[in-house]
Amino acid sequence: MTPGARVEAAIELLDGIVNAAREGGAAADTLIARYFGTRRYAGSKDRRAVRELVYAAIRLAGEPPASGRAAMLALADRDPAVAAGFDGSPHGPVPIGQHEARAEAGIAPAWLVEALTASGVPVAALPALVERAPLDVRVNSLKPAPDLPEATPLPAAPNGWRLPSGTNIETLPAWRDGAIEVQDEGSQVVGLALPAAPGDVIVDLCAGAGGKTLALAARMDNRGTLLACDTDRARLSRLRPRAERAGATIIETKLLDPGREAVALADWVARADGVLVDAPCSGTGTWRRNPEARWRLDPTRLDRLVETQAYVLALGASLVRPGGKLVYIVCSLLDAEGRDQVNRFLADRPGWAIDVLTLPAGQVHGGGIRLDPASAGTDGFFVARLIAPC
Ligand SMILES: C[S@@+](CC[C@H](N)C(=O)[O-])C[C@H]1O[C@@H](n2cnc3c(N)ncnc32)[C@H](O)[C@@H]1O
Repeated sequence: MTPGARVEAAIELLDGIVNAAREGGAAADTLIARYFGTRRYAGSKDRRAVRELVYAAIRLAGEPPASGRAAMLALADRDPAVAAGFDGSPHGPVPIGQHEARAEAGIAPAWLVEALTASGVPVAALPALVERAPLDVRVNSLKPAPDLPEATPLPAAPNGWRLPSGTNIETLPAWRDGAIEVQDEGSQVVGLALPAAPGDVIVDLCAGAGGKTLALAARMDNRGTLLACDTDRARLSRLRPRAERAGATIIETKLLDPGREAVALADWVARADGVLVDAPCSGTGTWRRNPEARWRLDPTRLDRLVETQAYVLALGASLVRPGGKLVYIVCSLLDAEGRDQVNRFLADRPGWAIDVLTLPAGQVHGGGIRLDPASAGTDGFFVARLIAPC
């Protein structure tokens, strides 16, 4: 592909990504994969170059841009090589007009920047929210120690390593053998908030594809009971092959029917030593990986998420045995989803208390700990541990 054709491809992709963000369509990564699935003429270098352009333009625009072209023009203003791609060639975009509108550079939509700063995120810490994330892995202690000559140890995660960015992880023997799992350092650290020892009964209520479930199985040394639940069939179904690869044998999965979760979990009430509620959230802490997610959120959607979080937290609490632990995690820095959610839970439930946490990264925030990309160098998280009345 010529430089112009790459820029044109990025513009087309960005148009699709902006629309998908507006209409609740697929994620940017999915749209990029689909786009190249039907364009076999694009080689791997072209794909990588177009992808880089798309993500650079997404990271740059805080508000959803009016069009893909407006987003790329904003990038062209900062990068002469991109500007040169507007060359009017047969497959390239038409040359830049004199007064064409550009997307505005920024961190996030104004209402979100306001909500983040109101949640105590310093303005100087905001740019780190949309920087590129590193490639972190967790070494799986259920497998023999892998050979990772190019990796460096992560400061805060005991089994965590950082691989050179651009590593094609799926080609590594260590990945194929299940000796490593991709997991952000912050995700590894917040997972440690839930005590998990061999023989325990643990429920991972919002397990998704099992990132934290697999870490729990390893800490339990494959001994005890580990129930992984989710309402999303597709996500939960990805856990089984991952568990097989990782040699995690104690995981039982349960697909929940939204609104009827308590029926499926009736046998588990007040049984668990520990329950993990890694709740669905706005993902403001993971914009490094999904920067277009900040274009998808609006105050109504955030309110709905806050309601769902209160619901799953209550559901999780019902499963904890007397004196057991409930860990609440969100990959968000917004207090509505983190600190305030936990405060509301405690206000409504006399007898429950904060179980003070110490973790290898993060800062005390309300009754929990918050990790933010600027100071922890991880994805952003809020985590709190609660203890059930005896
Ligand atoms: C933050 S993700 C979980 C990520 C996962 N724990 C990991 O470490 O990879 C939140 C999950 O909550 C699930 N969820 C949403 N509503 C739920 C509910 N009512 N009960 C259980 N899970 C729910 C979503 O489908 C999603 O997979």
